[in-house]
Amino acid sequence: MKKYDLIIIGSGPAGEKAAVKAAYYGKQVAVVEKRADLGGAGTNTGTLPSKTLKETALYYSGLNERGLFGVDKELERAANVRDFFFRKNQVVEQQEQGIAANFKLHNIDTYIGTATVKDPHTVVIEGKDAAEIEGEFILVATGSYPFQPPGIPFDGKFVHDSDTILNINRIPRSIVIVGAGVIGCEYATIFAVMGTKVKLVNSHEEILGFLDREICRELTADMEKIGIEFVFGSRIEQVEILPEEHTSNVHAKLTNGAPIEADMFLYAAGRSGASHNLGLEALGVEIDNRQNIVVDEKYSTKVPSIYAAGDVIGFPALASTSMDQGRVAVTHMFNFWGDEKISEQFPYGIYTIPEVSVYGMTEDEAQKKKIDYCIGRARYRDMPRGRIIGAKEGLLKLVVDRPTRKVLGVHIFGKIATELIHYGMDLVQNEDTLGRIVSRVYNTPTLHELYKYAAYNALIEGHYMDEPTGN
Ligand SMILES: Cc1cc2nc3c(=O)[nH]c(=O)nc-3n(C[C@H](O)[C@H](O)[C@H](O)COP(=O)(O)OP(=O)(O)OC[C@H]3O[C@@H](n4cnc5c(N)ncnc54)[C@H](O)[C@@H]3O)c2cc1C
Ligand SMILES: NC(=O)c1ccc[n+]([C@@H]2O[C@H](COP(=O)([O-])OP(=O)(O)OC[C@H]3O[C@@H](n4cnc5c(N)ncnc54)[C@H](O)[C@@H]3O)[C@@H](O)[C@H]2O)c1
Repeated sequence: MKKYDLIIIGSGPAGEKAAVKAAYYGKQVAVVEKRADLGGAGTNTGTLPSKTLKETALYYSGLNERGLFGVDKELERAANVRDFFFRKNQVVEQQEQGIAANFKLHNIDTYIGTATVKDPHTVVIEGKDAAEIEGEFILVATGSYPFQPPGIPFDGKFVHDSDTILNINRIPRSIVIVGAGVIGCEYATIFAVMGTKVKLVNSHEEILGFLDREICRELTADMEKIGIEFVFGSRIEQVEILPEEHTSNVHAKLTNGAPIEADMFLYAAGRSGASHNLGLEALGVEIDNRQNIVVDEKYSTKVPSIYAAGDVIGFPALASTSMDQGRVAVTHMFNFWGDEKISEQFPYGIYTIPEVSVYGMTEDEAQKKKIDYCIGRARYRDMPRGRIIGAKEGLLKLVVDRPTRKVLGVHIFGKIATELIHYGMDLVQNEDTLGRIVSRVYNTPTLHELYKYAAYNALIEGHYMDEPTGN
């Protein structure tokens, strides 16, 4: 039986980064992946495909150019479904090749097949590269899968989850999306700018409950502007695929009693941890009622040789945090230097059109915690760079601790928000003050000037002009 220092089950962001880190430090590593392609949801069905489709949708809709020149290019560029998926397929393939090359470079053995854990050190692989292998440690990085409630006839043709939506063979005329979480909102904006009539059904009265409410309102209003219709406070009760003679393909009934019909249906209301059928519970690994593996702060399970990282351990279930969890798990297994824990706060990047990105305290949290705060705002349209790129919408908002003038939170809605946030993240982490932000010279014209003008605005809003000292 072949022996390894570490066997990793799953080649998504958590598995890949853990494998490479362990191998980099000289450990013998094997990665088992049940799909023919490496990369997990991060590469194949989640992060990269949806982000590439967003760029494709922007290109074909001509939305960027519309803001720039007031010209509607939509008709000139009418896309078919092959065009829609062309870039996505290219990017996914390049990423898969990149991961395979990374594994090869680090002498990591890859087994294609489905893994089960036979005992605390043995993994059985069934499928193409069937084998039984032994490891000092096992890292379970099996990710998550779309939650499919009973009673919804998922057929991968008219009724989809976030995996099968990537296999559609035509762009729908209309779509009902259930769940205004990150997946639902991202796909709603992608389809809406591609010209699909979108209805977004959400059980709560608002979208993306963790966002600063003001940012949430701006995003909601903008989504309405591109034609998305919201149905709040309602759930899907029944979904039926209609016979061919109907003009719509899917009929759904809502808990509020209203019937809706559409060409396609996308259910995007949560994901579950892929912890089943691995044989873990029989070995004493604890699994919670949401199918997430329970781990300690070192990512170790109750079985000392078995660790778990990424979506399979639940919140926050992001590619960004999964990668770092994988690295941290490996650090603890082998007592490597550095990466002892992932940072407690992390940014959220929501790739709607336009994007949203946030870091740190929201205004609502500041109120709840009874913090003496003030707000600084700067709008894209008021910045020279914002005017140049034709950004009509967009807001950067700072939440500031009034007595100390330190930035507590940064909330951005607008173009490249997911890039701009990292400077704000540094401001919060370094406990930077308004005085220090305005004293820096920034390139002009840039969107980074939003920070400077939001800080000036906070100085006014916080009535600091009456208190000239401080920084
Ligand atoms: C539509 C969508 C968009 C997203 N967008 C973003 C984003 O913009 N930013 C972000 O940070 N996150 C995003 N995410 C979340 C991100 O994709 C996940 O958090 C991330 O992929 C989790 O990584 P992972 O390694 O834990 O698991 P995964 O990427 O799910 O990989 C797990 C791998 O394990 C394999 N596997 C499972 N069971 C077995 C077994 N028994 N044997 C062998 N192999 C097995 C699977 O085939 C899979 O390849 C998005 C998710 C979705 C669905
Ligand atoms: N940009 C990103 O970082 C990104 C993008 C996509 C996905 N993800 C990851 O994927 C995870 C799953 O995303 P998600 O959007 O599927 O789930 P989610 O949990 O974020 O949101 C689900 C939404 O569906 C609603 N809902 C639940 N059941 C419903 C029902 N029966 N009828 C109507 N509405 C219902 C909820 O109120 C909620 O708003 C996220 O938590 C995130 O970790 C991240």
